[in-house]
Amino acid sequence: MFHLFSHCWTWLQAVQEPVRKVTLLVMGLDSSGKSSVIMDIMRALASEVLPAAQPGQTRLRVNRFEVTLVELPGAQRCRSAWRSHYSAADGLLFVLDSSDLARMEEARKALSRVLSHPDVSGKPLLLLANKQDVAAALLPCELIERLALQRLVNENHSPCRIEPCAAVGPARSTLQGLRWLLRAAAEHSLQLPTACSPSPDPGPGAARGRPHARRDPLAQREDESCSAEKIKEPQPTRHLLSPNLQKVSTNGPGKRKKKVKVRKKGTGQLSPAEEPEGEAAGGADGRASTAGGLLAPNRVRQEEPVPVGTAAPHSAQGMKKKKKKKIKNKIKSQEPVMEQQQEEVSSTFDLYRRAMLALKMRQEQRKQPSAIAP
Ligand SMILES: Nc1nc2c(ncn2[C@@H]2O[C@H](COP(=O)(O)OP(=O)(O)OP(=O)(O)O)[C@@H](O)[C@H]2O)c(=O)[nH]1
Ligand SMILES: [Mg+2]
Repeated sequence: MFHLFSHCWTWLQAVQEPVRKVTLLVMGLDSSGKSSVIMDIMRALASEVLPAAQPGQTRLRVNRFEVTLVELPGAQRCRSAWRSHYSAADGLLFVLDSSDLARMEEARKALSRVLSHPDVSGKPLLLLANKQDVAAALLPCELIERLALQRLVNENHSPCRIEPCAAVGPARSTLQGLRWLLRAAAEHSLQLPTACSPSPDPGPGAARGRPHARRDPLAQREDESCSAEKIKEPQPTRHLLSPNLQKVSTNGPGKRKKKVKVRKKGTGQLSPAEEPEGEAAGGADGRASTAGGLLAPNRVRQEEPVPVGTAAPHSAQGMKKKKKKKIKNKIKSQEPVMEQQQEEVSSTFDLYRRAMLALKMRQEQRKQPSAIAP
């Protein structure tokens, strides 16, 4: 019943949420499959395709997002023009030809240049490991190593997810990645203009890239269903490799353990007392189910605020006092039991004593008449 209500509530929130405009750049080396990936998405979401505003752009409705995909030409001579699009972008979709081993280094350099640009820093990146249908294609875990992706995203603080796909096949994993990218973009910039209000006044504290104050209910719902595992180092055996989710997601209702920091006595250093629990990974088809992944930039660890006017709960003195109190309570609670037991014992003895006395008196009474009688 509770679940039903909570689902209804989430659904209501999602319905009331305004449509958000999101601009995603589709980039990658030439012939990596950018146009093919876009075509694949359009095929899968045929009913959601909107009339394009400009040539080279694709507009779609995906859940509560109005998405504009901007394909940037991948040829070497065109790449310098990419940077003029960065500031308008909410997220990046980098298409990689996973089967083209000869150009892997070129792809790494291109990606590195993109991520190190200040206008890109912190914006989410979906890396589509395309052409997985080709036998020689590298798996995402291999690509992470080849592209030194963990280091790249950590240096540039960009939440990153790698999704294996084949633009010639079903678009399931591509769409899954796209939905993640939209959620991440919404989280990164909660002041995305809505479809109804093209130029809203951001107001104080609403600048792009600021920490997010509100949670997209849609994102929360999807986080609960399709979940992401949070680990720090890439572990190829796991489906999801390492999301940043300090930024991208917030705690689900009672699902994730809170990270608790303990101040080491004397040193003033913080040490994690409890790591957040990993979540099950969302599956994808074919190779995707074994290899898709998320990468995280450095997490910003925050100390749990101690409420003003309350004593520190972890202090040693506090613990001792608590222990003492507990023992006292224990003793207190045992006393009446003891008394009761003693009372029971003494009453039993009393009865026994009385019975003995009665017996004695009877014996004496019997003796007396015999003594009187001759
Ligand atoms: N086998 C296979 N071929 C693919 C896949 N995706 C794209 N291709 C092929 O790769 C070639 C290039 O694809 P495009 O989509 O034109 O590549 P692009 O990245 O848009 O290239 P530019 O626009 O020139 O930068 C085409 O021949 C596609 O058919 C895939 O998943 N598997
Ligand atoms: Mg193209």
